[in-house]
Amino acid sequence: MSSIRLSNINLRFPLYRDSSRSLKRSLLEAGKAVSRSRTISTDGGHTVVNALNNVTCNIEHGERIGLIGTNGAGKSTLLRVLAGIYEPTSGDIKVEGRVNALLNIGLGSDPDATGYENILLRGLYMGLHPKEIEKLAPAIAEFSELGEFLHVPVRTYSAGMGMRLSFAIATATHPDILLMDEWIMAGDRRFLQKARERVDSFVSRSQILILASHSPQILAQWCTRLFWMDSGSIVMEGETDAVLKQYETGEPPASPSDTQQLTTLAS
Ligand SMILES: Nc1ncnc2c1ncn2[C@@H]1O[C@H](COP(=O)(O)OP(=O)(O)OP(=O)(O)O)[C@@H](O)[C@H]1O
Repeated sequence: MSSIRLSNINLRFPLYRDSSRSLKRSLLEAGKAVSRSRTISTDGGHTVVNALNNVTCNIEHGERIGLIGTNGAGKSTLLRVLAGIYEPTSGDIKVEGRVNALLNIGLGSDPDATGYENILLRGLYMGLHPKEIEKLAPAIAEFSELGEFLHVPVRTYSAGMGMRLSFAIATATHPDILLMDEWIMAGDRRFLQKARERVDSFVSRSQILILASHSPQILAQWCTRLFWMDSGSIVMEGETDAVLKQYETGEPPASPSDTQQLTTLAS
C-alpha cells in the first residue's frame, strides 16, 4: 500500500548576505505593507527564501492530488521534496512506495545525446539495469512517436517533443507514486489524451498521483483532491470542486498571515 505522510515540513533556501544592502532592505520593508504573503526573510544577515512552511498532510493509496497556487507558492518545491531532490530543512517525511517524478524535461538528460542515448541515460538515472532499459526501449520509442527523431540530439527537439520522450521514458515502468509538474501539458491535444490514459492506468492500479498545475480544467479532470498552496503553506485542502471554487475568489478560507516566505533572521 502506497502512502505519504508529511509532518511540519520546512524548506529554506539561503540566498545572499544583505547586511549592507539597505536599499533592498528598505524595499522589502515597504513590500511588507502591500504584500499579503512574503517568502523572504533574513537570518543572521543572510536572506532566505522560506519555500515551504510547516507543510503537513497525509496522502493515501489511490488518491489523485492536485497542487494549485500562484507562481512561487511552493508547488514544485513540494514535489521535489517528495521526489528526494531537495532535503527539507526540518520536518518528517514518510513515503511508502516507489516514486517516479515527471518534473523536469532536463533532469537526467543530455541535450547533445540522441533520443535513443537519452533513453539509456535516463533509464540509468532512474535506477534501471541496462538490460532492462534495452528491453523497454522499443516500447518507449513507440509511445513517444518520435520515429527518426530518436536518432538526432534532443537539443533539436521542441518542448512538446522533449516532453513526449520524457513522459515515455518515465512511464515505461509502473511507479507506485507518480509526481508531475505541469510541463507535461506541453504536449499536443492528442498526445495529452494518450498521456492521460497512461496515467489513468497507473492510478487505476491504486497508486498515488500528485500533479502541480495552474489549469483548473486539468486539475478538475485529473484530481480528486486539491491542496491550495500560498507562500509555502497549504492554505486549503478539500475536494477539487470546492477548492477550485474558493480559489476563484482569490481568498483562502483562513489567512496565511503567519506564513512569511521571505524572511530576515535577526543577527
Ligand atoms: N533553488 C532555489 N533557490 C532559491 N529559491 C528557490 C529555489 N527553488 C525555489 N525557490 C523559491 O521557492 C519559492 C517556491 O518556488 P516553487 O518553484 O516551488 O513555486 P511554484 O509554486 O512551483 O511556482 P510556479 O507556479 O511559478 O512554478 C519561490 O519563492 C522560489 O523563488
